[in-house]
Amino acid sequence: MISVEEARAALLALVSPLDIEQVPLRSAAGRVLARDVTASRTQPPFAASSMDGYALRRAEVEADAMFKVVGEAAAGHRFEGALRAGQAVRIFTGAPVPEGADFVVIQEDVTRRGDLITLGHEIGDKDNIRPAGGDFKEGDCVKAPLRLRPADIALLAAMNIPAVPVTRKPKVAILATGDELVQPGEAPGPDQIVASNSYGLAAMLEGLEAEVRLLPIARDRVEAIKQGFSLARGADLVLTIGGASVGDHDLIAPVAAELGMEQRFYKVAMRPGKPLMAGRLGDAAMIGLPGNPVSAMVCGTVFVAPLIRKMLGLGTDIQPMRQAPVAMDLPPNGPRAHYMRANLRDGRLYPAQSQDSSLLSVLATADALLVRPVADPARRAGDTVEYLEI
Ligand SMILES: Nc1nc2c(c(=O)[nH]1)N[C@H]1C(S)=C(S)[C@@H](COP(=O)(O)OP(=O)(O)OC[C@H]3O[C@@H](n4cnc5c(N)ncnc54)[C@H](O)[C@@H]3O)O[C@H]1N2
Ligand code: MOO
Repeated sequence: MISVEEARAALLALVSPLDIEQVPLRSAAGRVLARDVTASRTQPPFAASSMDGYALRRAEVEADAMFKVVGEAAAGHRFEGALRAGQAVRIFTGAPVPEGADFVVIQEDVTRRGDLITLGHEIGDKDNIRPAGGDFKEGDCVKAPLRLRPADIALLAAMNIPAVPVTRKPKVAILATGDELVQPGEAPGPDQIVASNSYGLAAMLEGLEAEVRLLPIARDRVEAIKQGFSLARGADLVLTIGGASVGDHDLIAPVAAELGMEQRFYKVAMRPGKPLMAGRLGDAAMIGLPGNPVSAMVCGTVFVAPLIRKMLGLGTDIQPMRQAPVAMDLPPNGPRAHYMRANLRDGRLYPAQSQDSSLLSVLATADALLVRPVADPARRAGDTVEYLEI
């Protein structure tokens, strides 16, 4: 058995960042920017008023000063001409500040009669002008790699970038195996259950912007599993679920070997998730996940998610471990790292009562995996432990 860290390193070595494609900005949210992009304009392109009011000269601002209104500047319509002494231009938010003006008095601080305005007594120092290039300048960069959030999309739009280079979505095929499984919505026989972790993993990986194909369930027969693998062709990553252990019906390893899989490891010193296997199968990376629903989901978080990140060019940083005091005493941990389902309440970690790897109801209500290293000594309530957010 290898350690979690060794397994993760071996897994990451199986994949490289994928190629780059150009997508319209409207399809770019959530995708990973693959190359730096450069603003092709300056924003704002001119000094602009940030308020509705009157543009004039700062040097002339004093209580009760009067100005003649000589024209108007609105957003999209500049005032042509230059402002002279004693003059003001009616101005609106977003409009270019007229030549000769360097101050905008908000309309609330002005009394207007016909063409004349009189300033009030409480005009501060703020000029209410946004300088040209105050947001960004032509040539400024949005740096890659970057998972594009809505605010990034808005910034790129403002930079007049209609399409962006992003990393192609990793194609993932998920093959659930087992005679006992039916799809959600089907009627299970008396000895059957409903496939669940395949759906959970698909949701997890789609959340990371992978393109997931959920293949039909393969029965526990060599031919059916071979057919499942053939349906996975074209994927960058093939995930099998179940059939990974040592039972007579656990066929994934022998079938994958027969199909030419180059196995890199089998079995990891972790709980849940021990019978994890990985290797290369043709052009694809392959991971054989254990069938127990929580085991498969925990392996998804600890191993598959970082792999997807690497394929997307996001680097191999893993989610940082956080620290919190544990709320109760814990016995010493054994020879496998334990990823315990837990809840963080009032800054303390409460491990779930049962840590059985079949309990999805426990996983679904957990918000943390309390990580106990191999051979971690007994812990007392209040001791600091490490955890991952889930
Ligand atoms: N003698 C031993 N038995 C087992 C060992 C061992 O070391 N020696 N390891 C145990 C551990 S740990 C795990 S984890 C499981 C892994 O088993 P498999 O990967 O072979 O998975 P299956 O036997 O096919 O299924 C296990 C369990 O999970 C259910 N399952 C499977 N697929 C799904 C799915 N897509 N959705 C929902 N549930 C699924 C399946 O019905 C079983 O209940 O092996 C232990 N045994
Ligand atoms: O490793 Mo198994 O995944 O403990 O249930």
